[in-house]
Amino acid sequence: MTNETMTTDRVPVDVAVGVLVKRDADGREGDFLLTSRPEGKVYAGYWEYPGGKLEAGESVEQALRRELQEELGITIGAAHPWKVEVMDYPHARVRLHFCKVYDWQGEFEMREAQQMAWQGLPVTVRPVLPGTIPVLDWFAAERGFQGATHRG
Ligand SMILES: Nc1nc2c([nH]c(=O)n2[C@@H]2O[C@H](COP(=O)(O)OP(=O)(O)OP(=O)(O)O)[C@@H](O)[C@H]2O)c(=O)[nH]1
Repeated sequence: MTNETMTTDRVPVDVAVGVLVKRDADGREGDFLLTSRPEGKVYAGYWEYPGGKLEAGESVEQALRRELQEELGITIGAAHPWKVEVMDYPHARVRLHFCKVYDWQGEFEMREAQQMAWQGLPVTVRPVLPGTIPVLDWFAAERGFQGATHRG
């Protein structure tokens, strides 16, 4: 088997990803939350949407609720499925289940010593994780935003 087929044949790991979005009184979407990956993980310091891998028997929404409680100390309301994207990394093949979240309770606590930033387009924090870039493109399409979505 070549390296290439080994890469594409890898079974993807399902990951629940939360895109927390602020809305104004008219329901228009505004800033969204990015968090930096903690020290000791692959891509440490890269900015992403908070989330993590599904555990056995969990739904995407259950995994997201657990991960955001564990990582950020918040309790989310409904998770609205938005997009699904498969990404191939050298370390893993992941199927990212992006969900928009508009309601949450509790104070944000960075339980893994990560950083958080509310961002609009263009995103000003850097570097962003490769898997984050398509999400910025989806936001740009939804919002009619033109130009670079993030800094290189
Ligand atoms: N959380 C998150 N993970 C993402 C995003 N985009 C993306 O490609 N990923 C990838 O999805 C995987 C998520 O794994 P993770 O390491 O964050 O999850 P976890 O907390 O369950 O990890 P653990 O195994 O250390 O407990 C990583 O390979 C990460 O690179 C994103 O926006 N958010």
